[in-house]
Amino acid sequence: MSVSSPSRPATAGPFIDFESHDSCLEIEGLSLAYAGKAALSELTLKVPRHRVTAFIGPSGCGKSTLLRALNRLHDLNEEVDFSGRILLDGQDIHAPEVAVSELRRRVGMVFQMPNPFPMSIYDNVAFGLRLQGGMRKRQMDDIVEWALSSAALWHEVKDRLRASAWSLSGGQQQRLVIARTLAVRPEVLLLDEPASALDPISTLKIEELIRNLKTQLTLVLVTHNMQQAARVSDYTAFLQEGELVEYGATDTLFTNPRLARTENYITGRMA
Ligand SMILES: Nc1ncnc2c1ncn2[C@@H]1O[C@H](COP(=O)(O)OP(=O)(O)OP(=O)(O)O)[C@@H](O)[C@H]1O
Repeated sequence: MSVSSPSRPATAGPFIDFESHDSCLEIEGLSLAYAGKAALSELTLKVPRHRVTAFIGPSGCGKSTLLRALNRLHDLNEEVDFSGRILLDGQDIHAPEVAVSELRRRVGMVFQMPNPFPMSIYDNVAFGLRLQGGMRKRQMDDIVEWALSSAALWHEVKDRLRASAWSLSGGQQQRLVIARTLAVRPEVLLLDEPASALDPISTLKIEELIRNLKTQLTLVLVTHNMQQAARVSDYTAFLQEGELVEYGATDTLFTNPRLARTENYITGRMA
């Protein structure tokens, strides 16, 4: 396949046929700048429900900035200016009636470094439930078991729920953080390089978990690892210098990209 193939257009819009898809998140004309320096430019894309969507692209292209925007993590940064809209189930996440705490319950986020709280395994998972209040011990026990099972960790920890979360391995800690996020029943799970600090076996467990979780919720994954994007995602968005270059079904984007820029990136011709 030639990079300079004349059949490739120079630019493209976002390109999934959504008629057959129900979208969970809609990003419309999103631009974002840090202290006047553009990080995202006029991004428009829809994130399909109950699918895994990966954001890929070179370092600094804006993947994490975009992910953080989806649960308003930029709110407290006074240097951030943005325009455009992000809709969750059709509602603007910046609308005055939207409480940030409720948005972050509905849109959970897991970061690169596992960050369990300095408390027991059980208490980590129960943390958000206790904040919500009004739950009986028995019901909480059931949800903790369900969340740990959903995160593929229950069988490894069921006999030591009172042990410190920090006694777990890095991979187990990351699955615990996912369980903690799942316990409050989010609709969307944002994952920012969730396996990049883990060993290969733990990485495979996280990838299997991601694939399994899409029956329960919508997942958005930022990854530097293109093989990982190809293994776990249904759709892939390729970003470059804050722009959405190409977006489509993962199989197609990796085997038959529409644009030479995408092909250069996925074939390693451009770092
Ligand atoms: N808090 C911040 N303040 C100022 N500039 C920032 C901030 N966070 C990110 N940037 C800048 O915004 C641009 C996009 O960064 P971002 O972290 O979103 O990219 P990325 O694609 O996730 O990169 P990487 O793959 O290296 O994590 C970069 O130029 C970065 O330096």
